[in-house]
Amino acid sequence: MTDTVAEMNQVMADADCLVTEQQVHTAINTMAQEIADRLKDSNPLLFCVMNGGLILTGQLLPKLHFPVQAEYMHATRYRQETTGGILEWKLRPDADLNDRTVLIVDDILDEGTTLCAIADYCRAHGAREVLTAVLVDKQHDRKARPDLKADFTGMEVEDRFLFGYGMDYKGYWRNAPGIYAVKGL
Ligand SMILES: O=P(O)(O)OC[C@H]1O[C@H](OP(=O)(O)OP(=O)(O)O)[C@H](O)[C@@H]1O
Ligand code: HPA
Repeated sequence: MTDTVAEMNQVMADADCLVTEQQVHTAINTMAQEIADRLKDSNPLLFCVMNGGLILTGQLLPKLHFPVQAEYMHATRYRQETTGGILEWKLRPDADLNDRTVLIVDDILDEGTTLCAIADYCRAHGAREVLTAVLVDKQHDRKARPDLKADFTGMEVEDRFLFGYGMDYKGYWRNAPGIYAVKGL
């Protein structure tokens, strides 16, 4: 356990800070305004995608000054790895999606496999409209679908393995107050 703490402290010490906390706050404020402009009269059903979506959702929700029904779901495919595998549903949406406007909130659009699967699931279960919001869109050409974009994106970030603001490295540092890239990855 002590070894793990030492390793994780070293990961942070060696990491590159790509986006500061202040820059993240600015991006979240902009996202909140864009979401409000689009959804304020839509009675949206918002889903936090656990675990990574936790911080963005927590910071976004109080900035949405209109009625929002908030729920969560959990789908995962990276586990403790830095490359994605098969998507596993840990908790499917519980709420009735029929004829609803759904907003999916997650930390990162990387290859997009996770968001595509969740959006497809919501549509298949009757959602009228499915929108997506991510703090980070990682820039590379490995997207699950060509030109895949979220409806609301906080920022575009280079193709490194990231942690902070919900994103984890081996389960750690979701709490890092900024967006960091692991040394060498
Ligand atoms: O665009 P993709 O390549 O599909 O990757 C993005 C997904 O990967 C991460 O989740 P992860 O599988 O690590 O689960 P977790 O949030 O529970 O750690 C992240 O929170 C996104 O949900
Ligand atoms: O770069 C990443 N960091 C953390 N979690 C992730 N899930 C997909 N890509 C990433």
